[in-house]
Amino acid sequence: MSRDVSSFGFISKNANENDFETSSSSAHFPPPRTPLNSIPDPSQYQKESRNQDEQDVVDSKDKSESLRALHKTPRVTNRHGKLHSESNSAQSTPSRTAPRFSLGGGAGPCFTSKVTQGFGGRCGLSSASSSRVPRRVSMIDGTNFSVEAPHFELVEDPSFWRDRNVQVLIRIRPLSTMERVSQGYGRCLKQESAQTLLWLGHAESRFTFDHVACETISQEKLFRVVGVPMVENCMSGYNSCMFAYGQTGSGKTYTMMGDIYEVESQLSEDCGLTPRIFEYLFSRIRMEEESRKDEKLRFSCKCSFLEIYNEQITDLLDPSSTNLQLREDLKKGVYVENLMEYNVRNVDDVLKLLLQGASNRRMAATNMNSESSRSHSVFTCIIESHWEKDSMTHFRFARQKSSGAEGDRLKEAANINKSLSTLGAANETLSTLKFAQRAKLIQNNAKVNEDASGDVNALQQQIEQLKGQLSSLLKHHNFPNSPNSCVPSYEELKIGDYSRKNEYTSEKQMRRMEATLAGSLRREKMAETANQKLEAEIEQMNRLVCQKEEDVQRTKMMLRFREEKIKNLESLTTGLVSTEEYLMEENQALKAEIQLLRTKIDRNPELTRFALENIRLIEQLQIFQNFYEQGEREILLGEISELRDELQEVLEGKNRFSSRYENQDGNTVKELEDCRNMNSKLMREVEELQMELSKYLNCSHGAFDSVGGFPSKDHKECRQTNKCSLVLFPSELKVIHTGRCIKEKGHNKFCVKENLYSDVEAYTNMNNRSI
Ligand SMILES: Nc1ncnc2c1ncn2[C@@H]1O[C@H](COP(=O)(O)OP(=O)(O)OP(=O)(O)O)[C@@H](O)[C@H]1O
Repeated sequence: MSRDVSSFGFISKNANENDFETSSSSAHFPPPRTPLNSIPDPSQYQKESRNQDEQDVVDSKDKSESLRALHKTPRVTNRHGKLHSESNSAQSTPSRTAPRFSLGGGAGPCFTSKVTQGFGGRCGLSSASSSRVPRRVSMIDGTNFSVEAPHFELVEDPSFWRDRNVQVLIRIRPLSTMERVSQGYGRCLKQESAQTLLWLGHAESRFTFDHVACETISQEKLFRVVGVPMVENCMSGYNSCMFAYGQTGSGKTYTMMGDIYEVESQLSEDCGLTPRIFEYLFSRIRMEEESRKDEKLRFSCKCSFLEIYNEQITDLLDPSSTNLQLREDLKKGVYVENLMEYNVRNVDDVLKLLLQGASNRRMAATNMNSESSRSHSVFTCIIESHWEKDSMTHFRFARQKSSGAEGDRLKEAANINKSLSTLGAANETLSTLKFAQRAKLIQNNAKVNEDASGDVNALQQQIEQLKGQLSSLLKHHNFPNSPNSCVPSYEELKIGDYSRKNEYTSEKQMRRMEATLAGSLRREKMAETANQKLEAEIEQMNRLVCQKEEDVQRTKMMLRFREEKIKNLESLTTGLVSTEEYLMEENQALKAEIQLLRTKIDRNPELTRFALENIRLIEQLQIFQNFYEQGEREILLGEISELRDELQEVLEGKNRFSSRYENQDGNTVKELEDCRNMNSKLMREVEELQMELSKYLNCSHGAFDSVGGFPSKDHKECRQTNKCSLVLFPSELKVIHTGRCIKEKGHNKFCVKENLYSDVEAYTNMNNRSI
């Protein structure tokens, strides 16, 4: 039986040559025959019904003639995938002149996913009504030899990527000429539908995936099924990752890259997903920019290309840059330090980078595929867009990754991959399929990367505009400068000139209004900052949740390792494997387990939780500092006293007015009514300011209470002594010292001056009294 399985999403292939005896000695080409390992060969089912003439043609050719013909066979796959040549042996691929490189890494599965960091995706597509097409497509090669392969159409679904699970697509590659020549038509897989596969080994296993792309699915069709939705996903600001996995020679490079040369400014029909994705991406970008000209929408794309080899990261676009380090940043997430990023404006730029990276890539030949590579490579494109709407600048970005896992999962995936490759033995395809199933367990929390930080600018602009309006109002109206001009004089009222009533507003009142307005804008800005902080906190919490989920996944992996161990032990006791084999496998499994445990320690969610608490504490201290040191308190108090004066003036004016003219006509009564309204409005404003103050006061205590459950006893104690507020910090947290810091009873005690509280309280009381 020969290799015939590859996957996009996952790329894998069948058991290797060692598993099944080859038929290189056969006199006739190609001699379909029952495989020696007793696995039923689906092609045999078709053999009976095969046209006798066709058989005759086959039988009449001798092997050497066929081989000669095959070496000349041009690739005839058409863009729509109706016909496929069987030109897929490494030796007979005439169109591939570019240096080969696998975007998919060594061996293993590939995922298509919607990501926040790393993986993600959807799981729903498997239920889509992929047609069970009973059609059979002829596979014709240059020797006129044909064999039928069942064809199952893939269904294009625009909602691909939109779910939380990793989306898995298995691609089965056609048998290569060499495989047919040497091994016949035996396959170890039987595809049952567009989602189901039967592994025909001992014992038969059935697998269901989101998609199973049969051998006759074209590059173009694959692109429409997975590439187009990926681009759309990125355009909406979601991160997306496509990860090709499979054993060597299973078709990862073919799927991800294919023939990456352009012919007359057109991509080759045989080109793989990556060039097609970028071609489509740039056309979408042009379209979007054109249709949203009025919002000044602009996109920018930058690409990087790295390789992981022997657990070391090298920049493929700057190969002198080796052993790069993975870092984690609260804002950026996980990233590779000092990795070069290049701006790209069209598909040509991308192809140049791909070729440059490819030529720098380490190649390691294996017995199976002389051109195969054993390293993992990750090509990343960061797409940023910004536009203006409602005088705010929006900034959106997404990462598009071709193959490989992202960030610290990258390490994890590499280790999983490593552990998979160590399983060795005869069942690589089975292992790959199992790995693909495990990948489905990964859950994501996808979100749009958007930043509307332009809000502050917009508010500042608004303030400037309002100020301008105010000053022009002041200029165009000749307001009287009397101190009590907010209250109309009797003479003025008597004249009955109500049109002048508005002009009673003095410049002073205008200034007050301006101050009040500035105050509310300032408070609004503060509320917005608080909002942003909360959002950041939510984001951090989400990160924590993700870490916990990852932790659970790792625990599940551990359980699987244990299950494998039990199976191995059973095989040992029943004599199915030798002690030596058992020990070797056990050794490898233990290594993988150790790696997993290390990751578990490195990515301990508890550590993150402490770090987050620490950051929160620092922020709260910052609020205190601002309040004390940057004059926030003074500003608030100033506003209160302004308002109090204003109120005082209004009240005085009102009293004068009512005592002198209490028996006057209805106009006076109305005016009094106006004064009352103004009065209550001002009182409301004062109340608001008081609330604002008490919020600050509550915040000063409550904030600390909320951090890590500090003992309320100490807190109470501090309130009683009215000297200082004592806050206990867990000793492992770093304490930021502000104010006076004392050591007591073996704890670090942090002291915040309580003056603020008493000062503000005094002012508030005073204010209440004056009102
Ligand atoms: N779907 C397919 N249709 C036709 N030919 C294919 C297909 N998939 C793979 N091939 C051919 O199979 C051979 C091996 O594929 P490829 O080089 O892509 O494997 P790979 O998984 O990248 O291997 P490695 O990991 O060793 O780099 C190539 O000659 C390729 O042209």
